[in-house]
Amino acid sequence: MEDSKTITKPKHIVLTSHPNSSRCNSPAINWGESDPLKRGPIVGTLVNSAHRNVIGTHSGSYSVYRALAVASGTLEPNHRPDLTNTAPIVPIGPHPSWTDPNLIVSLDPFGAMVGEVYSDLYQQGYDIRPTIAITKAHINMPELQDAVDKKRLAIDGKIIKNDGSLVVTKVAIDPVWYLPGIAQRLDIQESYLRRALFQQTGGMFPELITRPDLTVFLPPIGSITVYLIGDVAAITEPNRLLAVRVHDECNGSDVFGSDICTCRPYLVHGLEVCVQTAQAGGAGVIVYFRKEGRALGEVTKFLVYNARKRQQGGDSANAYFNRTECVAGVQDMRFQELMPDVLNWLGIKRIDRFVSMSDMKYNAIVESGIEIIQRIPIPEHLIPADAQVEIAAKKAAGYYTENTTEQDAIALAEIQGRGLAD
Ligand SMILES: Nc1nc2c(ncn2[C@@H]2O[C@H](COP(=O)(O)OP(=O)(O)OP(=O)(O)O)[C@@H](O)[C@H]2O)c(=O)[nH]1
Ligand SMILES: [Zn+2]
Repeated sequence: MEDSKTITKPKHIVLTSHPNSSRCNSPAINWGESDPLKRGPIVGTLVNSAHRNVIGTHSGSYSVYRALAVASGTLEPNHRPDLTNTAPIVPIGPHPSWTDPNLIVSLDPFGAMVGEVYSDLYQQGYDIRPTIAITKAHINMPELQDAVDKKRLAIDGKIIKNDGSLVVTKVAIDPVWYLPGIAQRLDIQESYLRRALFQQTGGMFPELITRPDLTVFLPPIGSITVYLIGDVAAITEPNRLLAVRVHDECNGSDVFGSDICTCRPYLVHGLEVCVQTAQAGGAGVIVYFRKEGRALGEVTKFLVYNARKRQQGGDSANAYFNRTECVAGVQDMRFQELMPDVLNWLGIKRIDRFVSMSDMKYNAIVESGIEIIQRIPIPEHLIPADAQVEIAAKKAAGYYTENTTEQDAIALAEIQGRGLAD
């Protein structure tokens, strides 16, 4: 570990709760402006408080680890990133959707191109950081290998390599919230939104209350990852097919293969549909949100699993959502209303194959002006035995299904999961 004595220690604390007009030299933000210079850069720097034009700082939830690194003396608080060679591997946008101040409100459309469009300001000393990064990778998943072995997917040397790995373009997106737009999307007053954000974070960001002039907030929440399969240009070309799966994090299933839900099997099915669509000349998009446990968190989710499996009569489909509500007070906190921003950022106007049964996702996307042609449910054979409870409860709650036979309350109660002792 670096000697903490070599790190510069700040001598006094600069409060950010009120503007210091004599020193303030921050660029204005005009959300929705098509010219990035007129729109203005997002400056969440902690190096020069006079340059700041947002509430909060960069890197989402990782800003807290940065604080630990500074506190422990391993990170110089004045470190300014060296962005040499970090530019996007492929360009995305600009698209017409970028200039509608109400269509994209939870990310910075120019977040990947700050090095290009704000280079002069960067040279002048403004600490302007990308909130979006675009790179390439080969991914290997056993289910995709199996699909190749069983000839459901073909090796083409371009999208699927000879060793069965999948070539993807991947995009990481940190949240950037335009507060007036977020309030409008959720149909609440901006002042209520600011007050709740301030109070419910234990007063973490006083500027939410004291600085109505600051309209952009960098919230300390999880990011979004997008996996693009096939030709990126095909995503916006009207005569080429597009497949999309929007997926919310479920670490237990996505990474560790837990069989209580359908998350990983549906995610992989989404990838398979994306590859097939890309190989037919279109493109595929997987959007992965860090909204673990329906944005209630994994602790809540595991508490719910116990409550489900210990309830009288066992884990049953008729009580599935109710158990979550008992623990969390709500069934869901994902706010799918904000989700379509990323699809609009990609310039998507039409989704030919939407790999999801969620009515909340479907409604949010369609309401944002994107057409959905076909909805693709998870194939029956991919549903793990213990996840029958989840899928039956979702269908009863209005999730999309091709099976039109309705389950009555008694039939739902009979769909049971494994006990905790098994
Ligand atoms: N709180 C809670 N969260 C759960 C439970 N089961 C699954 N989840 C979470 O629910 C979310 C499921 O997200 P998705 O896989 O995108 O699925 P979906 O929104 O139900 O809809 P589909 O697109 O049809 O799959 C993930 O964030 C899971 O972690 C549960 O019993 N309680
Ligand atoms: Zn899951």
